[in-house]
Amino acid sequence: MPTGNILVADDDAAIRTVLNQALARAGYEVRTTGQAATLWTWAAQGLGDLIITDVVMPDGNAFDLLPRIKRVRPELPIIVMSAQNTFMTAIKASERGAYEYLPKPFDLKELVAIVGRALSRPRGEGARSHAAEPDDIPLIGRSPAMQDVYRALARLMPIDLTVMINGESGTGKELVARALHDYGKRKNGPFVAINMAAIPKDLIESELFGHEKGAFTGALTRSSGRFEQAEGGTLFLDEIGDMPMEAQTRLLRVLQQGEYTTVGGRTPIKTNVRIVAATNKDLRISIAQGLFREDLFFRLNVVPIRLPPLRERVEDIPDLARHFFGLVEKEGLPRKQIDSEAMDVMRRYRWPGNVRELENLVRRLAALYPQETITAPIVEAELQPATSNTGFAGNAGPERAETLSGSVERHLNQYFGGFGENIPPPGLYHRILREVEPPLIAAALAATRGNQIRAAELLGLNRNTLRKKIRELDMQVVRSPR
Ligand SMILES: Nc1ncnc2c1ncn2[C@@H]1O[C@H](COP(=O)(O)OP(=O)(O)OP(=O)(O)O)[C@@H](O)[C@H]1O
Repeated sequence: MPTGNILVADDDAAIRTVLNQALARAGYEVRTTGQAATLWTWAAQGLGDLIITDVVMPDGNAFDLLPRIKRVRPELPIIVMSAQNTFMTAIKASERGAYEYLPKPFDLKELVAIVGRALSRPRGEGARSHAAEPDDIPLIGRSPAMQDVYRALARLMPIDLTVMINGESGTGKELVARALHDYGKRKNGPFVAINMAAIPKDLIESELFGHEKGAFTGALTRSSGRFEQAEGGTLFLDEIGDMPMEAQTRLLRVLQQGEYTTVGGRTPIKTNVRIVAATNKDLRISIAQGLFREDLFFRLNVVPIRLPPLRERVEDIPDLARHFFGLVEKEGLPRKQIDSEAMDVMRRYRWPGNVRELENLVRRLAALYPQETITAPIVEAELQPATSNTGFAGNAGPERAETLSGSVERHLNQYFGGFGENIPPPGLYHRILREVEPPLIAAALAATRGNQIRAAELLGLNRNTLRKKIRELDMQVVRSPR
C-alpha cells in the first residue's frame, strides 16, 4: 500500500470529493481546500508530500503560487490540473516547476498512477523550475489529440533529447520544432531549419556540413554548413525521409561521434547541436525499402511525437479559424464570421493539406468575399478543387490525385524557394524526373508489398524495365506477406 500525504486544491467541490475518494482508496491521506491561500499556508508549514492543484482559484492563481512553493519546498512534487487546456497552460505548468500537467477532464486511474510515480521518484528529480518569458507561441487547439502533444512538449522542455516529429504535411511540425527550441534550454542559441526535400540531393551534404574551397566544381569559397550555423542551438531537419543515403551515413557518424568534417575538409569539428527531425512518411516503410538507415532512425527517434492530421481533431477547427482570421485582420484584411452550417462543412472536409490548408482557406475567404458572414455554399465552393474532386469524407478516389499534384506543386515551390533570389542550375527537367522516379517506384513496390510483377502493372511498365530500374537505382526490394 502506498503512503503519503496529499494536498488537493480546487475551487470545485465535486472535484475535491472525487479526488479525495480516489486517493484515499489508493491508500493516501488527503487534505483538500478550495483556496490558494490555504494551500500556500499548508505548503509553507511543511505539510504534504505532494500537491495536486487547479490553476484558477477564487483567491489566486496556482501559477503565481508554484514558484513560491518551489522556493520553500523545492522537492515537493506539484501536479497541475486545468480546464484551460491550451499549449501555454502546459508550458507554464512545466516552466513553473510542475511535476506533471493534466488537462481536465482526466482519468482518475492515470492521476493515481502519476501520484505513485511522483512519490517514488528519487529525490532531487522534478524540481525543474526554469525561468522563461512565455511569449505566446501560436499552437492552437484544445482537442484531446493536441493535449497529448502539449503534455509531451511540456515534459520535453527541460530536457535536450533528440526528437522525431511525425505528421502529414501542414500539421504544424515546424511550429512544434520551434516551440521545442523557444521553450527549451537552448532558447538563446540559434534555431536553424533545413528541408531535405527542398535542396538538390547532391548539395545536401555541403549544405549540412559546409565545404572547403575547391571541394567540388563550383565551390569557389569555403562555406559554412547548417551544423556550424546551429552551434549551441537546434537544427531542424525537415523531411528527413528525403535525405540521400550518403548524407544519412554522414549524419549518423555525427550523432555517434559528436563531430564532423566539412565536404573536402579533414579536420574534425566538434558539434553541440540539438537535432529535431520531422517526416511525413512512415520511415519504417522507407527502411524496409532500403531507402532509410535503420540505425539512423533509432538515433533520431529517441522521443517520437505524432502530430495528428486535422481530420482527427475537427473540434480544433473553430479555434484555428478564429486564430487565422485574427492574423489576417492584423495584416489589414477584414475579419469575418463563419456561420454554423459553414463550420459543419469544414468539419466534414478531409483537409489533405491540414492546418496549412485551413490557413490558406481563411486567407482566401478574408480577401475574396465582401460579406461579413461566411456561409456554407461559399466554403463548399472554396473547398472544391479545380479537378472537381471534393476532398470530402467518403469521397475517396480522385481526391488522391489532387492531393498528389498539390503536393508536387508545393515541393517544387519549396525547391525554387530554396534558391532565394536565384534560379536553380540548368538541366532542371531531367533532374526533377530523376528525383521523382525512385520514390514512385518505391511507392508502387510498397503498395504491392514488394511484388514486382504487380508493381510493374501498377506503374504501366514492362516488368523487365522495372527490374532494370530497380537494379540501376540500387533499390532493395523486401517482399512482405499479406
Ligand atoms: N496547431 C497550430 N496552431 C496554429 N497554427 C498552426 C498549427 N499547426 C500548424 N499551423 C500553421 O500551419 C502552417 C503549416 O505548419 P508547419 O509549416 O509547421 O507544418 P509542417 O507539418 O511542418 O508542414 P510540412 O510538412 O509541409 O513542412 C503554418 O503557417 C503554421 O503556423
